[in-house]
Amino acid sequence: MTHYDLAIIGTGSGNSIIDERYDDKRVALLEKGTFGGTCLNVGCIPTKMYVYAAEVARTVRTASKYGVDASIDGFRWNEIVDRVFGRIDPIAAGGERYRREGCANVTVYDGHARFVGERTLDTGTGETITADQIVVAAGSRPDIPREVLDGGVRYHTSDDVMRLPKPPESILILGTGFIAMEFAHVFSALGTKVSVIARRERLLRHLDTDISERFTALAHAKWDVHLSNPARAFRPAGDGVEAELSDGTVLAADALLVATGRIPNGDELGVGAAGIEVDQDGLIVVDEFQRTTSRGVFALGDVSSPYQLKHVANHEARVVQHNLLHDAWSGETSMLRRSDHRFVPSAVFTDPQIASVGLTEEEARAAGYDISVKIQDYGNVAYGWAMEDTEGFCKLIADRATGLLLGAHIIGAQASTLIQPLIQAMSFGLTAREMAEGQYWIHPALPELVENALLGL
Ligand SMILES: Cc1cc2nc3c(=O)[nH]c(=O)nc-3n(C[C@H](O)[C@H](O)[C@H](O)COP(=O)(O)OP(=O)(O)OC[C@H]3O[C@@H](n4cnc5c(N)ncnc54)[C@H](O)[C@@H]3O)c2cc1C
Ligand SMILES: NC(=O)c1ccc[n+]([C@@H]2O[C@H](COP(=O)([O-])OP(=O)(O)OC[C@H]3O[C@@H](n4cnc5c(N)ncnc54)[C@H](O)[C@@H]3O)[C@@H](O)[C@H]2O)c1
Repeated sequence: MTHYDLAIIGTGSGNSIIDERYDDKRVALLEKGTFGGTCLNVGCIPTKMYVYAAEVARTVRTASKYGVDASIDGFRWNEIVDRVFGRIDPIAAGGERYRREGCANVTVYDGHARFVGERTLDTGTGETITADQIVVAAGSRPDIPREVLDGGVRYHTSDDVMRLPKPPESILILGTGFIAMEFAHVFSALGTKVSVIARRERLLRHLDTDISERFTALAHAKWDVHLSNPARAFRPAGDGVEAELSDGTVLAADALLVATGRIPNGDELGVGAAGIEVDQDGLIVVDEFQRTTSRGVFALGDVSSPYQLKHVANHEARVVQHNLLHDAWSGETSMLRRSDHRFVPSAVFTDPQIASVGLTEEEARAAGYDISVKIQDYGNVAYGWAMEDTEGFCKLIADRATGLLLGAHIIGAQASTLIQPLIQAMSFGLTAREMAEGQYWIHPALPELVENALLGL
């Protein structure tokens, strides 16, 4: 049985751990799927490349409000697909080649890895290995609801919908979270009729209620949205699919996209054999140093994180990368790094874009804070006038006792960029007043939205 200093399950964020500090260590890298993981191959990066194409189409469609007449002559789907995967696929292949041929200390196993004992792995290739330390960075996979499976229909997930041979004329989207709302934007902007099936009364319900309500109203105006109307059955219909909703409505479309959450992959890893604890949500339990309950085993990213975000997985990978080199189970923790999950931001790249960090108003009130809240419309700052924006706003929530920001939520153009100084202020403990008054804000740039929201607080 081959013994390694380190074994890493998963080549998404896990692959980034191996740098020159590991040159003198024997490393096993285990991957059952495409090298590079979700973000690169089927997640953040390809989706945002499609979103960019969608933004261009949207800009053309809305040009007339600025006195510019323009129209879309057509979409070259194959070229859109090729632009995305012509860039991504070579990166994945190059990364794999580098690990296999360019790193003498790394052995790549391409099989489904599973624990068969403490720090012992069946690699899924016919070989069992042991390692002093193991990192579980095995990610998550789409969760498919029972009613879809029972219906025996052909369905897509984010794993394959971007590589369809041609765009569907119509698509049913089941789910109302990140993936559903990003693809609703992409497909509708590229000319597909989009129907969204929602179990509850609002889309993107995890967000602050004001943001979620505004987004739901805007979505209603441009997509076929069915709120508070869960699907009770699916069935094949010709080359497409039919969904029967709870109120009896029947929706038919060429394709079905299922975007109802992702399950952490810990259940497929035989973690029990290694004494690795998993919580009620299926997440591998880790402490602030990313250590699991099994000596020598760390976990990071979607397999152990409730956030399921790439910047969180990257942060945790850097923590693990450091702690692997510092005898993390010695009982002495002063040399170890801790993960910082205080202010985890996120953005939904839909239309309009949405970004948020910290507490929603509801969460802040429930936590007992005495809060100050300010909503600043894009339409009331100079650049917002230039954009003729009537939709977007920035909502800030601060603690009256300390003047510190508790939450920031933006819906509108460039929200994912505009929020960054607010993340910085929260991370470094700047009060809203210091942030507003202690620096220049370029006039008449869009960040005046944030400045005015802060002054309003
Ligand atoms: C459509 C989509 C869009 C997204 N967009 C964004 C975004 O814009 N911003 C953002 O922050 N996040 C986004 N995410 C989330 C982000 O992609 C994930 O949080 C992140 O990629 C998780 O990284 P990871 O390293 O934990 O897992 P992964 O990158 O999924 O890596 C896990 C790897 O482990 C392998 N593996 C699993 N089990 C085994 C096993 N038993 N044996 C061997 N190998 C195994 C898998 O094949 C995979 O390659 C998106 C996700 C999706 C699906
Ligand atoms: N921009 C980004 O950062 C980005 C983009 C895409 C994905 N992601 C990550 O990937 C994760 C997974 O994305 P997701 O959109 O699949 O999950 P999600 O948790 O964001 O949303 C899942 C949605 O499906 C709904 N749902 C669950 N079961 C259902 C059912 N049976 N019928 C109808 N609706 C049902 C839920 O109510 C929820 O609205 C996200 O949590 C996110 O962290 C991030």
